[in-house]
Amino acid sequence: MMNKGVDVTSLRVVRGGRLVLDDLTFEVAAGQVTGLLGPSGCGKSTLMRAIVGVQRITAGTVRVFGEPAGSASLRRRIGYVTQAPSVYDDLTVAENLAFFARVLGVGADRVEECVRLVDLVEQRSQVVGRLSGGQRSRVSLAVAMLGDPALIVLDEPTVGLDPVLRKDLWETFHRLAAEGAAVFVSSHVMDEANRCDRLLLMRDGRVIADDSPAALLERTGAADIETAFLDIVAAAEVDR
Ligand SMILES: Nc1ncnc2c1ncn2[C@@H]1O[C@H](COP(=O)(O)OP(=O)(O)OP(=O)(O)O)[C@@H](O)[C@H]1O
Repeated sequence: MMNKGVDVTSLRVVRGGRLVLDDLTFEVAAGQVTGLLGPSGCGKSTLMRAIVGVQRITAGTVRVFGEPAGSASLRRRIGYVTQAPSVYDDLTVAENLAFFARVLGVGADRVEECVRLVDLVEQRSQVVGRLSGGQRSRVSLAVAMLGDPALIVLDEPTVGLDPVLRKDLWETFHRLAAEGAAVFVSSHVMDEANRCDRLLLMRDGRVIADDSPAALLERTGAADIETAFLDIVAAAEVDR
């Protein structure tokens, strides 16, 4: 049986009077990297907010490891990285991590582990404000990893990164999944789809496909995920 990390049933979210998530039902498994792909504005960030428990939901349920999303008991078990870097520019890499480690009540040894995890050992004493965009993103990722989370939610973590760094980060996500974490990553870059074990394709607040990349390609007969996505969108329009 699939080991469930996240279980979403009939989720609807209205923001500013507009239906942003429309009747979503899916699961995110532990031990896998699940990609959330879809065009800008389709509702990816809103869905991630609902999973980490910071989004008011209109209807349906979101459970994480069997608990309602947002439960206090889940706080330490979830690592969430938003699109905006949430670290202090005037502190060094190590000082940032030490600060958040104190907030979480985790030890100094974990700080060093997380610095190594995101490959910032050489930069550990540099002020974050003087790092590159990609290095700064990795500091946020390291902060999210401090509590050794069982669910890692990453909102477009590879935006603005060069191809080498992107590859490194995806390898990190797979290493974390291999250690048992449920890794949920959003992207609007379709060529990142092949790096996921499973894909949720979203459009206009709906999940239009939920499958492995290989199964999606086989089902549509498309040569790449972008074409498969367009085929699925076209088929959904015909069904309407
Ligand atoms: N605070 C808000 N009030 C009202 N509508 C909002 C609010 N925040 C987002 N929306 C709307 O909800 C929809 C989904 O936004 P969301 O940020 O979830 O999309 P996204 O897929 O993450 O986009 P992107 O890839 O550009 O980050 C958009 O149409 C957006 O305009």
